[in-house]
Amino acid sequence: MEAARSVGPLVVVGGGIAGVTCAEQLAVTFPEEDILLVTASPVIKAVTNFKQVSKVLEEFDVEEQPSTVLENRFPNIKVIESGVRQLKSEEHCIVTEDGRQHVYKKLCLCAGAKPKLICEGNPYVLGIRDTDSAQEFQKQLRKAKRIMIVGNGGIALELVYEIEGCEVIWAIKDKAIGNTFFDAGAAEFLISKLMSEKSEAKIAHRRTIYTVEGKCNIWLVSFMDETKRRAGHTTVKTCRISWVSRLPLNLPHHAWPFKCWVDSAHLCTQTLRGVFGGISMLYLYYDIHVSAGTVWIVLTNIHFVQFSHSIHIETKCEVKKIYLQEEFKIMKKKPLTFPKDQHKSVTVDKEVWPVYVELTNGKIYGCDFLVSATGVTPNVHPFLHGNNFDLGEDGGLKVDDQMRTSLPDIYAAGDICTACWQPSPVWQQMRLWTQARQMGWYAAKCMAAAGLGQSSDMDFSFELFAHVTKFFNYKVVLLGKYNAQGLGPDHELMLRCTRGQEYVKVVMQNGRMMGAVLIGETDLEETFENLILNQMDLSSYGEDLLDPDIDIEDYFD
Ligand SMILES: Cc1cc2nc3c(=O)[nH]c(=O)nc-3n(C[C@H](O)[C@H](O)[C@H](O)COP(=O)(O)OP(=O)(O)OC[C@H]3O[C@@H](n4cnc5c(N)ncnc54)[C@H](O)[C@@H]3O)c2cc1C
Ligand SMILES: NC(=O)C1=CN([C@@H]2O[C@H](COP(=O)(O)OP(=O)(O)OC[C@H]3O[C@@H](n4cnc5c(N)ncnc54)[C@H](OP(=O)(O)O)[C@@H]3O)[C@@H](O)[C@H]2O)C=CC1
Repeated sequence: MEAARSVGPLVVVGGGIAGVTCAEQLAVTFPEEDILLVTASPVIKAVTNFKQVSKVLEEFDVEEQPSTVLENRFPNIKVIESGVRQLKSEEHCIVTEDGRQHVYKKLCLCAGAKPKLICEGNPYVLGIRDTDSAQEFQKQLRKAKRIMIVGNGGIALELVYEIEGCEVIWAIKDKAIGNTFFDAGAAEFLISKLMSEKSEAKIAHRRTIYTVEGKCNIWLVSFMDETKRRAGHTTVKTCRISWVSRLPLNLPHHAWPFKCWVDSAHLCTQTLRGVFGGISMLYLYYDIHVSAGTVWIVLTNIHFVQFSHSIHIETKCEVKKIYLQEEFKIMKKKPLTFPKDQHKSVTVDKEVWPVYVELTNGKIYGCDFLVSATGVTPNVHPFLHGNNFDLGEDGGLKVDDQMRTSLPDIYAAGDICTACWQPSPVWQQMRLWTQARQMGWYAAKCMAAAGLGQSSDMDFSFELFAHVTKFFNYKVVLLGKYNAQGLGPDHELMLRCTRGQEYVKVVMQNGRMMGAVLIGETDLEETFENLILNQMDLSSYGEDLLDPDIDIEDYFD
């Protein structure tokens, strides 16, 4: 059936940053038209606190909101909370999970991407993508004593820094951390921060993390009156470690401790950090709030589970095999298939773990679960199945400089698409919030122009790759070809680094600045952005460019 291309509303699929920005922009451009936003999730993602930091650099927060907030702000946007089950591109319509068909005049696909897991379908391998998966991860983490993180990009960098109270084995393919954002120099700068805060293998003997396990026999030492004490039972409301000692403190002479069984739920979330080298028993004193009032001192002689390292990094390896506990027990009984040297990390580990991971470097680690932070893959299946889209090498919908896919009247933006136009020499696609916003906005502009039979000039934001974020609590700014991507061997690097404070790297080619990595409060982003954009010949400035005693901004005014 031939489609009636001038009828039907403008339809956007996906309630993420790209889809919402696109719908908003369409709603503003066409206030008289209905804009349909069809999304599989019950909330939409909105850009808030938007700040244009410089010409191209932008900062904003991403907030999940009920779709009604968007509909209230833009009365001509109607949100349909139902996933698209099928696209019938020849008929210019989509079919949603609720069975309804929606005809479109023009369609913009912004269905994002999904985690590319190292092992699909394994319940012990988690990916983090959205609120639901993040909540599932947090739920599992609360119970976990050791997890493994696989991958070396943005998610892994964030997780290893944020996770507390749980041992982390971080398995990376590369020699240095954070390969998608950093070179080895920047990684070195960052790792000292990570290790100083998290304790590494080297200092693990000095700094140890303990966690309380199981039921604990807690002796309440109180000054409650005799009658209450004789009653001998009480309900513990909250319980916090307030004091730690290697030896029992002298208890008040008249104290008459009574037993109170606190189940592990009260304690399992408590993690104790400190320098307690070489001992196996500590005395913990708790502030306990009980139903009968506040008991102010408590001695426990509890058992500890000792975490010897909070973070351990395994470099240059990948996951070879994942064994469930039962499979692992069987395998362990076959020593011939399990060489002795490979046994090492397991035999010293007395714990029984739900899952065991064999790495390609031969080591095997038991853990509670794995996080596969191994990138994303554009979300083109299964709902686009049966349509003949041209796909990019990374599996995304190919889009041209007008954000058009290979099928008529269908546009795409954000993580789902692969930019296939001739890019500026200092821009590359990365699946980030900023690019999702910029693409969503630009796609709407292109859809509007196409309606008038025109084309749009490429938006300025695609002139220069610019990303500002935070890793390990440092501000991180990446500009242009920050890792000399695709520049060939004739580029040079200039570095300036003050340990614990800042790391500045610029990438130069033929005297021109092509990219930069700025970690810390360097205040250089605007100047460097200009230098990359205007491609000024900087040969005569040599290393003065990074001289901290020269005010670089004045230099180029
Ligand atoms: C854990 C994590 C942390 C991140 N942190 C950062 C960060 O700090 N900074 C940064 O720049 N980037 C970050 N990113 C990347 C960033 O989230 C993405 O690049 C960005 O969200 C992509 O936006 P999008 O709109 O293209 O897709 P998404 O935000 O994924 O939205 C896709 C939308 O499409 C909907 N959808 C999917 N399938 C269908 C269907 N069949 N029918 C209807 N609707 C559908 C979904 O429900 C969703 O609403 C992070 C990513 C992850 C996973
Ligand atoms: N603050 C920020 O800016 C953040 C941005 N993000 C973005 O969210 C998206 C998802 O993040 P993330 O999942 O970390 O993806 P990334 O693409 O950032 O990183 C994926 C990492 O996993 C590695 N990898 C891929 N396959 C395997 C494998 N089989 N075994 C071991 N390692 C593997 C990759 O190595 P290789 O590169 O060699 O393939 C890479 O180091 C990305 O677009 C990311 O940029 C996420 C969090 C924070």
